[in-house]
Amino acid sequence: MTRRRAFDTLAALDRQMAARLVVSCQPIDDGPLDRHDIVARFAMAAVVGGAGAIRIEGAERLAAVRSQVNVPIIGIVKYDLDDSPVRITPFIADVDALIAAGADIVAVDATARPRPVALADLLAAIRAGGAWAMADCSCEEDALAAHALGFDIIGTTLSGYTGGAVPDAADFDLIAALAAQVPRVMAEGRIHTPADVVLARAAGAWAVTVGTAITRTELVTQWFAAAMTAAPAHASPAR
Ligand SMILES: CC(=O)N[C@H](C=O)[C@@H](O)[C@H](O)[C@H](O)COP(=O)(O)O
Repeated sequence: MTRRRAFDTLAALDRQMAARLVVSCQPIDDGPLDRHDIVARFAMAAVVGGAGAIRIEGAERLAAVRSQVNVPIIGIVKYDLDDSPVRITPFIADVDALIAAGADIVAVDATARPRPVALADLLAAIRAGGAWAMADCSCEEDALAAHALGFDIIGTTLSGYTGGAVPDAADFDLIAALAAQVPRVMAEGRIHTPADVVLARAAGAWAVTVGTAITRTELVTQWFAAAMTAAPAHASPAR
C-alpha cells in the first residue's frame, strides 16, 4: 500500500523538521499516562509548544495521534523478544501497520545484533509503504552502515543502550561524528535540558528528539524529588 503523504519529498521533510524539536510521547509502560487519549493530548501540547514532529510507539496509538496533529509522526513498535535484543520495530507487519496508521517516518533498530528480520528487508517495507526510514543506531559503525543501506534519518537513539551501564549524558561525540558524514542526524537519547539541545545542535544535529524530559512525568518528578534532599536543608528562621 502506498499512501500519499504530506511530507512526500525530502525537501518537504527538511523544511518541516530541520533544526526542529521532535517530542517523543512515550509514557512509562502501564503508568497513569499510558493511554491513547492522553498521549494524543501530549502530542497536541507538544505541537502547541513548538515541536516540529512527534515520535509515537504503537500503531493503534499512532492512529489516535494522527487524527489530532498535522506534523510528521515517527512511528515505532517496541518488543521484548526472548531470542533477540532488538526492541524497536523488528517486524515487517508492524512497519505496515504504522504506515497504515499514518506514520510519515518509521524508525527501526539498526544495530548489528541478532535480529528476526534483516535490516534491508525492513527498509524495503518502509520504502514500499511510501514512508521515510529512520535508523535507530548505537555507534558510528551501525549508523554508517544504515546510511549506506539508504536510511533517510540516522538517529543516535540506541547509544548507551546495548550493554553496560547507561551513561548520564547524551552522546554528543557520536552526534558530531555522524553529522560530519551524513546529512540528517537525529540527536536522540538522554537529551534532558534546553542546554543539551544547544549542544546537540552545535554538534551538527539536523533535528533533536526529547522524550523523557517532556512526557515521562514520573521520572521528571523523581529528578526534582531527589533534589529536595540532595543539599542540607536551609536553617529555619528563628521565631
Ligand atoms: C533506548 C530506547 O528504547 N529509546 C526509546 C526509543 O524510542 C525511548 O524509550 C526514548 O524515550 C526515546 O528515544 C527518547 O529518548 P529520551 O527519553 O532519553 O529523551
